[in-house]
Amino acid sequence: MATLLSWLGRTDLDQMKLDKSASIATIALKGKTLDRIIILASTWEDEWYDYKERLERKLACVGRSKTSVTILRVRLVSPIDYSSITKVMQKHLGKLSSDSEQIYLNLTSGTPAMAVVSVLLGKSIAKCQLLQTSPKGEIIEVEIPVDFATEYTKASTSALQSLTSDNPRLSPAFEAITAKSDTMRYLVKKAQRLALSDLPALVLGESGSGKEVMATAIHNASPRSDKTFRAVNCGALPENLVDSILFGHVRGAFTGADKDHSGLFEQANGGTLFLDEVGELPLGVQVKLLRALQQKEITRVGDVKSKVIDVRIIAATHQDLFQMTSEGTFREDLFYRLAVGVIEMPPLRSRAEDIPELIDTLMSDINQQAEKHPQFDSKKISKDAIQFAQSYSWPGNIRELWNTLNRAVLWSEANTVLAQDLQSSILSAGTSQPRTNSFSVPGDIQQYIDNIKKDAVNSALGYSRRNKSKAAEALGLKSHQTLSGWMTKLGIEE
Ligand SMILES: Nc1ncnc2c1ncn2[C@@H]1O[C@H](COP(=O)(O)OP(=O)(O)OP(=O)(O)O)[C@@H](O)[C@H]1O
Repeated sequence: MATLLSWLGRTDLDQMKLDKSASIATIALKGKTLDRIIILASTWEDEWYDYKERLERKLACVGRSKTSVTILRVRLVSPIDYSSITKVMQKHLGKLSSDSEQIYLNLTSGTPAMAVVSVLLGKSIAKCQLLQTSPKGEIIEVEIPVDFATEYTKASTSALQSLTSDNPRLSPAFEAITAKSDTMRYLVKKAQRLALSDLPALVLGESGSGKEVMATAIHNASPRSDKTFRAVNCGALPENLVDSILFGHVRGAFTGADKDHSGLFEQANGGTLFLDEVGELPLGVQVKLLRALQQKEITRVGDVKSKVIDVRIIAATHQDLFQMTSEGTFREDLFYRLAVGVIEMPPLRSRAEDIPELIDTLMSDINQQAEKHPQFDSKKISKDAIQFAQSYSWPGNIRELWNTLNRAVLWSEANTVLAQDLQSSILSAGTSQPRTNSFSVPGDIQQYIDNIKKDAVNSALGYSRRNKSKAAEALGLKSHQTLSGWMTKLGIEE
């Protein structure tokens, strides 16, 4: 008896509805004749019946009506939960091993976690052949020239060596990340392992917690480090151009498209594409992104041909993607594609141990920049300022710390930044004003705020010798354009 065992993939269902063959149907119709097809599925139950019926009809059309098709409901903690996937597969492979002469295992349908477990379990069964299909409908017999038992022994020996040594070998790429606290040390080790795996990565964390820095380190520590790293903030993409920016366009695709243009996927081919604020992508673009990840192909806007691409995706967000999938604003299938290796950046307030070293690094950067300005002396920071920084909650995380230090260095009159300099440089509501029983502002509140803004902008422009980018940075503004907007409103000459 020849059996095909496969997970059910979203693409299998979608393509079947279009009367096309995705992976399972390709193997069933074009591969060796099968006695039975067993499909494991945990979601999309309302679509199973239709899928099975259509597949049986197609089998009959090619003279394979004897092939039986069964869709088995299985329970998983989630489609990326290795433990429950392994249990389900062990159970079914165990049964099939006793009554099949040949087992085919499909690696293309389902999540990457399902493929990984299939490889690990399938490799140990002699009569099991691993299969995958290409977007062009080819069936590929997968050979993995590795003896896992030998490799495991080698790997565990080196892992043991690295665990027992005081300084486990870490890629220099992670030196940019301050990791004194246990939480960060563990996270960096996890990130290093993820970097080597080439799997998609999802970096979660509050704004300013260092997600982009981590994504860059993962790329630099990965086998793709010598290839392109492209980063894009999905939240800043104009909705009508998202498609074109990500996937490119051909000349004439829309008004203003006067020449062919490659998108970020093509530009990052062979390397890594960092999708910052991925939760901001419109649903229509999410579908295209999912297709690009599943089929490893993209189509430029207005083109009829698709292009094969090899891009590692690292996505990041400060949003709760789980919540968004349940609200229907983020596609669940895309979430599971992206969330293969998840790294959660802790907020700065939960790693006070790292703050002294971080301040050290940031102060060196600030002093180095200030060296270029002859009237500016290099500054130190006092112990009580560091203690204050360790006790403050930093809602804007490392970015807020950086901006606050910049302001404190700018305003402090002495050569050492004191706790009160730091405290009065924090812009968050309610922290810089001492609490008193009565409170009043001189005159009109708006005028009062504008005067404070005007003072700050003028001082920053003076300090930066009217370099607007530098002044904006010192003020903690997003860009020099934001500063220009402020200057116009406040009546400050350019
Ligand atoms: N370990 C670090 N050492 C020094 N600076 C850091 C470190 N991590 C982050 N930073 C700095 O903090 C700022 C914020 O970092 P980053 O842009 O990576 O955060 P983010 O989480 O991606 O923010 P957002 O969600 O707003 O995009 C940057 O200026 C970055 O250079």
